[in-house]
Amino acid sequence: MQLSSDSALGALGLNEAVRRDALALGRPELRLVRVVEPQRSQARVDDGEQLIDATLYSSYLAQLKSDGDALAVGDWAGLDTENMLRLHLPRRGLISRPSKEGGTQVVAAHIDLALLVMGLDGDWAPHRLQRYLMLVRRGGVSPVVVLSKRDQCDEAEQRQAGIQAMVGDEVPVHAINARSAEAVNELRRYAAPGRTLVLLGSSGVGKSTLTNALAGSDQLTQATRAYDGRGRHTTTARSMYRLPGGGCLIDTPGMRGLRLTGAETLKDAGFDDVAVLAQNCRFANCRHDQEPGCAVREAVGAVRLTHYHALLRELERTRSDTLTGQRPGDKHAGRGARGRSSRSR
Ligand SMILES: Nc1nc2c(ncn2[C@@H]2O[C@H](COP(=O)(O)OP(=O)(O)OP(=O)(O)O)[C@@H](O)[C@H]2O)c(=O)[nH]1
Ligand SMILES: [Zn+2]
Repeated sequence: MQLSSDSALGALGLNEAVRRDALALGRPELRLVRVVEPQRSQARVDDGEQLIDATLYSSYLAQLKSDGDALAVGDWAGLDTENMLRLHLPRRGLISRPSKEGGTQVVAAHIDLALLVMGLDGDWAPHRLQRYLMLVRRGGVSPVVVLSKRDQCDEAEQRQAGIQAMVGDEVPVHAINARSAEAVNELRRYAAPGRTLVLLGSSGVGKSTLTNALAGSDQLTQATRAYDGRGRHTTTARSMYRLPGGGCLIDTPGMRGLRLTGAETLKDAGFDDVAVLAQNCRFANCRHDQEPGCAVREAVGAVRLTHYHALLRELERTRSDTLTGQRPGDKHAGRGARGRSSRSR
């Protein structure tokens, strides 16, 4: 494949692994591009120098359809000289979720780091945050927790400490006011050439505000206008923005009713230590509940253990729903989502 200059593609988030995949493919007639706005049979792509409106080649489109797959924002793809997309590269760092048809829908591809945004206001739901953690870890993406609306909460520090205890020390937790300059300075450190960030969180938590601040507002209005010519975003629109420090940021619509697939594990949620500790419980089938001689209850804090049990129940329920053909999590779909179509940005 042909690659435009390293610095141009680095600014788009190209990393060494993808570069190697592209070169290993051969196909000198194709140019490496990144998908910015996918649609059914068309996509807006970036080659590092300009945005191009491309069409999916018919046999490639047919292949995607028969695989129950689709091009996703963040995909690296091969563009021919007629501006036809012929293929996409193997995906690394995936954000995906169960689709209505029972398969998996890729929300964003080639993601290095996910900023999981939760509001310290009415959006507060640590349990939901754990679902997001599992979802991103499952896809091989590193999580960072961002607690927004710090200015709207009197006990921000205690809550931040509680979340830090819940997620463990490897996951950074920030409490910020997304509308302040200081927030941007705190989060800017995660941007780097060759790196792709994604913002995930419910509607209204401040994802657009952060995107705006990190990427610069000019880009936002431009991209919005570019999308359908009337400056309007549809509910399925997802967008990719370049960051001033290099790399790029993907802003996804609030993932309404985020569901588990049942394939997630407690390890994905950062509970690896429980399995290790459990080897020292007196009973081999200890549920770490009321049993005497429970090594887990002894070592794991009460709050974190409550989260552990809640998550375990949800995973079990999801797996049995999946087996009985119910859509997982129907009864427990995400709350508080607003429509995205009415937004203006
Ligand atoms: N006070 C305060 N307001 C905030 C903060 N973050 C966001 N807001 C406000 O909350 C509202 C919603 O913010 P958005 O950035 O549009 O939220 P979003 O996550 O992009 O929402 P969707 O696009 O619907 O997914 C806006 O009026 C923001 O100005 C914050 O940290 N503090
Ligand atoms: Zn136990």
